[in-house]
Amino acid sequence: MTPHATNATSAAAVELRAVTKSFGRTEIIRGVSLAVKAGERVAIIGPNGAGKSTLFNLISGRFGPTSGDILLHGRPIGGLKPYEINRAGLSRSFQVSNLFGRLSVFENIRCALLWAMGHRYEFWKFLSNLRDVNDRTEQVLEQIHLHRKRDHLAMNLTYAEQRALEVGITIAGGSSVILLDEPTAGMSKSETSRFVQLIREVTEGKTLLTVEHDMGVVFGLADRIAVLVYGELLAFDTPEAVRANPRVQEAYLGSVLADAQAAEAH
Ligand SMILES: Nc1ncnc2c1ncn2[C@@H]1O[C@H](COP(=O)(O)OP(=O)(O)OP(=O)(O)O)[C@@H](O)[C@H]1O
Repeated sequence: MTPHATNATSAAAVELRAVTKSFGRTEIIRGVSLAVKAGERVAIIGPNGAGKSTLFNLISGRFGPTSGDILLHGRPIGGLKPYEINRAGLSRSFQVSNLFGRLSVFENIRCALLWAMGHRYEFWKFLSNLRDVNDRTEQVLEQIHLHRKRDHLAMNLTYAEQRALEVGITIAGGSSVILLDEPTAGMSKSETSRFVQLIREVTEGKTLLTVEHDMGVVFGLADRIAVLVYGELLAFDTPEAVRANPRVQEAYLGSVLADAQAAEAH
């Protein structure tokens, strides 16, 4: 039995224990503890500058924590490099600008797969697995509904298709924990609702963490919502409980929902 197996939260896919992060003298993340269960969809919300991206950067290894522990399936990952965390089973979406614009849709997914698989195979074994890679690439293209555009250059896709390709690249390697950073940013309402459905499908059975500003997406997608305010976790609960939480209403959600309702009314 591993030391973590005795811990009550050992089943967590991602766990933060009293994590802090300071830039210079400023503490941006201030003692965040939370455990995301395997298979759960969690949205991180909060006002601008609350530390949501910083938290994502800590979990995906772009930054190391100043103190505290970060665990992936019970294994400490705080301070590991992003590619090491990726190989431990966590994949984070990259921005559209990180797509290979002059490669086809097919090649973009295939590159992501080759990279993800490269470490597991000797080169000679790896060559004999190219057929598997192509098959898996086709499978991912079907999942993100871009199989009909497989030969198009990534740069010629619509914005929403580029974001779908980015999601395909993120899930291609088969990571069990997926981090999506503002997946629907910049999309129209109809594109957003189709995209939420796509996210649902491709993350089925996986653990999803997302930073999202669109409350429609958050409340429609998340099993639990983490509310971050000034670097502290104000709440981590079901959408219903978060919506009803007076502290969350006061600190954040009241104004956001009022803005959303005002926008709807126009
Ligand atoms: N590398 C860095 N060096 C110094 N300060 C940073 C760094 N990264 C983030 N910060 C600061 O940390 C605070 C939190 O930023 P962060 O981007 O994590 O917030 P956020 O909740 O994602 O905001 P937004 O919703 O606007 O994207 C901000 O005050 C920001 O200026």
